Order: sequence, then C-alpha cells, then structure tokens
Amino acid sequence: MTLRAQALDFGYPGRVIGRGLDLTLEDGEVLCVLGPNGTGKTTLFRTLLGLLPAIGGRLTIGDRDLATLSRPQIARELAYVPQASSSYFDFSLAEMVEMGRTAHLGTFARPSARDREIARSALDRMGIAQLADHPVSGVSGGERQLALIARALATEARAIVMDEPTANLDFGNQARVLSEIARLRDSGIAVLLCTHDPDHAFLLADRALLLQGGAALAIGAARATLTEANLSRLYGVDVRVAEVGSPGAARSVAVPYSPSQVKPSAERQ
Ligand SMILES: Nc1ncnc2c1ncn2[C@@H]1O[C@H](COP(=O)(O)OP(=O)(O)OP(=O)(O)O)[C@@H](O)[C@H]1O
Repeated sequence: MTLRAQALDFGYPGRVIGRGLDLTLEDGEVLCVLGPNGTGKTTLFRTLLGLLPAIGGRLTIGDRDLATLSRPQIARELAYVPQASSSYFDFSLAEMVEMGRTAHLGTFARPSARDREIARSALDRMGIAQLADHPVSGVSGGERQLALIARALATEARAIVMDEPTANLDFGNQARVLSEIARLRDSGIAVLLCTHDPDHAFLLADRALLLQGGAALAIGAARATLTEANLSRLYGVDVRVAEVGSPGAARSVAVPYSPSQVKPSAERQ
C-alpha cells in the first residue's frame, strides 16, 4: 500500500496553508516531518487522513483515490495518533483503545471478545495494561498519549500517522515509543510522524520532509536531508549535528548552537 500526495494544496476554507506538496509513504518505512510551529504539519496530516478535504492536487491509497473512500475504509488503511486531547474523558483506557476496532465492526455492533483481546494486547505493548480500567481523566498526559498509540495499534491498519507521538512523554516513555515505532516499521507498517526533535528523526526516519510555510524545504533520504544547513534554515537558528557514542554504534544528535546568545551555565559563574 502506498499513500501518495501529488501537487497537494491543503488548508481550511478560505485559508490555504500548503501548496504543491508531493510525497509518498511506502510499506515498512518511517517518514518524519519536521517544521516550525504553525507550519502546517497537523493540517497536512488531517488532509492525508481525509479529515480535511484537499484544496487541490491528488491523494491516493494504493490505486484508490482517497476522496472516493468512506471513513471506515480509510480508517482500516490509515490509523491516526492525534495530539493528546481531553476528549474521551468519560471512558476507561480499555474502552478508548477498543474504539480503534470501530472500523472493523458493523453498524451498531459491539466489540467482540477478539476485539477486546486485541485492545488489551495493544495496551500491553505500550506497557500500560495495568491502567486498562482507569478512566482517561484519571491518568497522566503521557499515559494518555501511550493509550492513543495503543488505539492506533488496535486498528491493525497498515499505515499509522502520528502527530508528535512523543509530546508529553518522559525520557523512558519516549524511548519506549520510539522502539515501538521501529518495531512497527520492521513488521512492514508504514509510519508517518511529525516531531519537534530532530534526534528522533535521526533515530527512526528512513526519509524526512522538512516543511516550511506549508511547502517542502527538503524531502529525501534522512541522512541527506537532516543536515546542519537544512535544519538551521528550517528553524532559523544555528543548528549543529554531532555524533555521540562509540564507533560503530554512534548516532547523530542535533543541538541549537548560539554561543553568543546562550552561555553554558558553567561559563556564567
Ligand atoms: N481550523 C482552522 N482554521 C483556520 N486555520 C487554522 C485552523 N487550524 C489551524 N489553523 C492554522 O493553520 C496553520 C497551521 O497549523 P498546524 O496546526 O497545521 O501547524 P503545525 O505545524 O502542526 O504546528 P505545531 O507544530 O505548533 O503543532 C496555523 O497558522 C494555524 O493557526
């Protein structure tokens, strides 16, 4: 299954946010979108999911035009992990995750024992099975975020679109989510995600899209795209990329580097 946008214009009635975007998402790859606040990442994702109509261009899933598909048809192909919100407050975590099965149920059908089992196992994968019966209003923002990812896993969709999946998560839970995303990719699932942390793109991305003002500043293989020059242009600050770790197991990290503006605390004393 390939998700493809061709010459996509996206935005809201009376307000175009992005123009002329081309992208593809293939099985078993992670495409990471980075860009400043307000540049249109969420708007793009909602358009790719069919939640907002495209303003121009073409969107396809496999050989089918997205505009011809019903919501349940899209939901069986593409799961969505939105930014954590306060809806679902009246439900338990297990019930919220079971909602991921909705696209597989007939109208008015209730989740079967198998649907409940799939939901429990998704909670277990995210390490929060012990919270299954807690109300969504009674867990932390990070735990709610993990439950939203579990809900996406429960859909068994072949592609997952994640809007800042590590926002609100502590270091440990960020690592858990990143390794879960890597496992999903290794099992053949396509993942499209946006993040404000270039390090997460270094760790996970096969390809990266740098979105600026709704247009692609750069798109391509992660290594070639996530350069100091591109990241500095994207965020309007001097960004340095360094390698950390032992040779053979080194990884890249990016840091904003503005020595004239911010001195390390040791130098201030
Ligand atoms: N319902 C709406 N109607 C009109 N404009 C909107 C609407 N929702 C968002 N916008 C505007 O669209 C632009 C892009 O917003 P969007 O949420 O897609 O950015 P983003 O890149 O996801 O930002 P962030 O990184 O801060 O989450 C912003 O200028 C925002 O104010």
